[in-house]
Amino acid sequence: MAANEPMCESTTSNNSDSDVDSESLPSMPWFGMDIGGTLTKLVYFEPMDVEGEGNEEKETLRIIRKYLTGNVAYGKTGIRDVHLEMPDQVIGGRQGALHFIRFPTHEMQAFIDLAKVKNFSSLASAICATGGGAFKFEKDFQEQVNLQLHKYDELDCLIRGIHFIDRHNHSCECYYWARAGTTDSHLQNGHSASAQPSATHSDLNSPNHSRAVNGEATSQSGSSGATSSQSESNGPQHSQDKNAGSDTFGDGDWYKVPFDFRDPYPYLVVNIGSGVSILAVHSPTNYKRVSGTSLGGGTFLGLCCLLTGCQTFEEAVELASTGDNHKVDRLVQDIYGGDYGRFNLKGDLVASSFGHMMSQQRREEATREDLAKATLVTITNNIGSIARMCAATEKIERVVFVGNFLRVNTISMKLLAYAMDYWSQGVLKALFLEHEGYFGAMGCLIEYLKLGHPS
Ligand SMILES: Nc1ncnc2c1ncn2[C@@H]1O[C@H](COP(=O)(O)OP(=O)(O)OP(=O)(O)O)[C@@H](O)[C@H]1O
Ligand SMILES: CC(C)(CO)[C@@H](O)C(=O)NCCC(=O)O
Repeated sequence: MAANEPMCESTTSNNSDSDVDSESLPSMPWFGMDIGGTLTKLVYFEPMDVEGEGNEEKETLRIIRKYLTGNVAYGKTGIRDVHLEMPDQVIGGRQGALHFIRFPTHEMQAFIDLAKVKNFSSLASAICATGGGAFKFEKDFQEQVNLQLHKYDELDCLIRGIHFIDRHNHSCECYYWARAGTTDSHLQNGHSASAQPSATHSDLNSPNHSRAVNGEATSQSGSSGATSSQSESNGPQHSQDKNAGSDTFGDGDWYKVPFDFRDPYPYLVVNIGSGVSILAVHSPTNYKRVSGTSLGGGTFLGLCCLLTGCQTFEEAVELASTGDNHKVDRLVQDIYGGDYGRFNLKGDLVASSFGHMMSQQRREEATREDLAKATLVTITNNIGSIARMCAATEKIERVVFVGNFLRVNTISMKLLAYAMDYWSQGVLKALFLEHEGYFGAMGCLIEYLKLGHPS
């Protein structure tokens, strides 16, 4: 780490959470559950201070603990993201570790069956949940396992979870992507101007006109800019190794730089799940949902499955990592024969996403990889474009991208980083968080503990 880069320290002394009253805690087990449109996320607090209690730990509790922490996979589709585990936490005076688990929401019936088998309702009469599924599945939990769902708002939970995890993560939670050879790598908190991306880059669209964050410029019609590279090697091979220092994207090595998120306000959160919600956050308790789009992670996966026959998100990203979207998208130069000089639209800007696909010959030539890449670039750039407009409207410079769409998806992160920086002339800063899709579940757990004895 360079000398001028920040050390990220957890800011809560002893890593305890002051919001949680240790006098009135609900009984274990402590879960936070975010039942999203595509994925259900579970955060589980494993108590590490039960040794002293010896046999007092209930048998059922022990079984649940052993099952969750002794496995990394559950059934066919449940996964514990071991690389995200947060050890050595103190919450409400209890010492333990936070575990992060996910499974597809369409497997909810299997989860309910498991809760039945593990005799969950003998421990608690309620569990807390957020996300749309907290409402959708409420009756199923009640009727089938006699468990009441305590429901919390997904966006309240998201914000609370972001701040909790950022404060409690011993390593740095927040980071941005920088490219070698730019002055960008030393930026902190987005207050200084950053490097201009190369205007001659052949793979990343980089027209010279700008859309400054606090003042619209130009007649540009809304593209986010980057078209992405054919030569990047930033595919899903980093699934468990998101800290892998540098990989190539276009003409430079990109690497992750820690960002001090202790005083982030105001900032924008772009939560890319099945759909996308965009929030402007002014303080831990003052935020509003400023926009959203239905063209999100679910759209990428759905379209990719349709176009390539792939079966999973991982496969879709893998395909995209070796594809070339220029075989699918129509560029300005395909229409103008070069730049559209009057408005400074460079020739290698995407003029029309999927525009080549009206030609039968082009359709026959496009590979599954090209189609996956074009789908990823289309969805990512559209989200980037909407995020920039929101940032301009809200006069906000820091844009934090979260949600599981970014899982094992460094292509999109770098596209967003590039587009935010370039199109705002270095004013906007794209930030990312290690726990990507788990903030809602984390916030839900904290809300639950704050309530004391809810059941
Ligand atoms: N293993 C996976 N299976 C399915 N989708 C995945 C997977 N990993 C990443 N994704 C991506 O993450 C998206 C879901 O993200 P996330 O879990 O944040 O949202 P969600 O809570 O399910 O959706 P919403 O908030 O809109 O209800 C998917 O649409 C897909 O693009
Ligand atoms: C419906 C939610 C909030 C569920 O998380 C999310 O998928 C979303 O924000 N979708 C986009 C809806 C829209 O603003 O068009």
